[in-house]
Amino acid sequence: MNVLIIDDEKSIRFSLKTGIKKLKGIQVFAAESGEEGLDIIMNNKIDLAIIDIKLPGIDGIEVLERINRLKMDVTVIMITYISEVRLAVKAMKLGAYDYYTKPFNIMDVIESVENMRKFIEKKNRVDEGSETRLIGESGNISDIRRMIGRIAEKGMNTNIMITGESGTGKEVVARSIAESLGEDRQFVALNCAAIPKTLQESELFGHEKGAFTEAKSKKLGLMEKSNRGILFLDEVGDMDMSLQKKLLRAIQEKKFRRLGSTEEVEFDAMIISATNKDLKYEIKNGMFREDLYYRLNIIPIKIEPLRKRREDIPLLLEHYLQFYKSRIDTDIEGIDDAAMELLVNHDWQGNIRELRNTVERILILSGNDMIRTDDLPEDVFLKKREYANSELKEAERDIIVRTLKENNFNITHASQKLGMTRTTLRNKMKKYGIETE
Ligand SMILES: Nc1ncnc2c1ncn2[C@@H]1O[C@H](COP(=O)(O)OP(=O)(O)OP(=O)(O)O)[C@@H](O)[C@H]1O
Repeated sequence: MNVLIIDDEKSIRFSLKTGIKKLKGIQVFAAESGEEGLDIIMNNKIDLAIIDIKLPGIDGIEVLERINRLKMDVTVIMITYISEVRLAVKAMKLGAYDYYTKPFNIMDVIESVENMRKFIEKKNRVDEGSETRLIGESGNISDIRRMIGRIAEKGMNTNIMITGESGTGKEVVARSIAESLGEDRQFVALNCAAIPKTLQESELFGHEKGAFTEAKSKKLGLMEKSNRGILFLDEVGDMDMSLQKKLLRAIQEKKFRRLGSTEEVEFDAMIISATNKDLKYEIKNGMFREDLYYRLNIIPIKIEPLRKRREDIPLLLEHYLQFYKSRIDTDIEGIDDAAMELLVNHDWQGNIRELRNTVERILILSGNDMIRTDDLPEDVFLKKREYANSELKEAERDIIVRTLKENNFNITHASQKLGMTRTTLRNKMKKYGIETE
């Protein structure tokens, strides 16, 4: 398992790195800024990232948002001061798994990383197999489904632009369109946010041997590979401006040249682009070409955030419950009414990605036979809590008492579930006056 620590405080990086390295089979990477951390994430298979919320340059929340956008499967734990707990809660809503408050006990962190390893190993096994089915019966999803049907019926070779917040299912919609058009259509995807701007051009257009220093051999670009198929430009708002110009020309002229080549290659593909940016705003700010926007946006598809189509929430919960039940050894059969009410009323800022992660996490961690309110991530679902120090303590006490009860006051089991050492748990029990029964 690969762990990345992003913290600008050298002493924290050092103590975490030294501590975690002691665990067998774990490789530790460290970065002092968000930018450096993201670079490591893009070039290595990072399983767990421990990220300080306050960082110079882009902060921890933004790093998490970018990890989401890049669709990197990284489990994230935030580090925060008690005074910044509100930010930690925001991070949890964006899909962070947990947070540590400073100052923390390094032994607790190491033990929790060991527990995380088990969680991640299970999760990696579970995540095999992708899902493209578009779930939902809301007006918005039904309209989208109808539109996909019409596109398939006419076999249209038009360009489609899908917009919606992060995690709303833009890629799912793109793949559904591709599926509805039949299997003989190639589906080729470029995630513009995942590829450095300098490499986007050769990814898209391909190159001849020797076109630039690193071009050791000829390479076909994604445009060529998608010919007569579908080119999916994910996060198109992150495309380099000069590349936008080249792409526009290729679309208009239906041909292009590989880098370093004089030969013209035909280009005839449906382009589906997706973005969570407001491209009209980007156009106003000179970050996106208006002419390209109109070329790509022939058929606009807008996916509403989940909080605006709450009727889809129970369907999605049921879908992911069944999806994970077939992959995880769990006793959970359903969701009780109180938990369902909280889940339906939650604002799901991370949209379906957050919902899916929440279900997966509960099924891995819960020993209940139904999903109950106490299975839901505390900080996300317990409303109106003031994160003042005293209330945080009260919440911690509640969690400890509940976990102890669930584990028949077995200190070893309860401490494992809580992700803390037995000694820490005993100390906390003493501090809060919790008696063993
Ligand atoms: N309608 C849906 N039915 C079933 N699963 C969905 C649906 N929409 C999204 N998902 C699931 O939610 C997760 C996020 O979806 P997807 O990657 O398509 O979102 P996105 O809008 O492209 O996000 P981003 O902007 O961050 O790239 C995926 O795991 C996907 O399978």
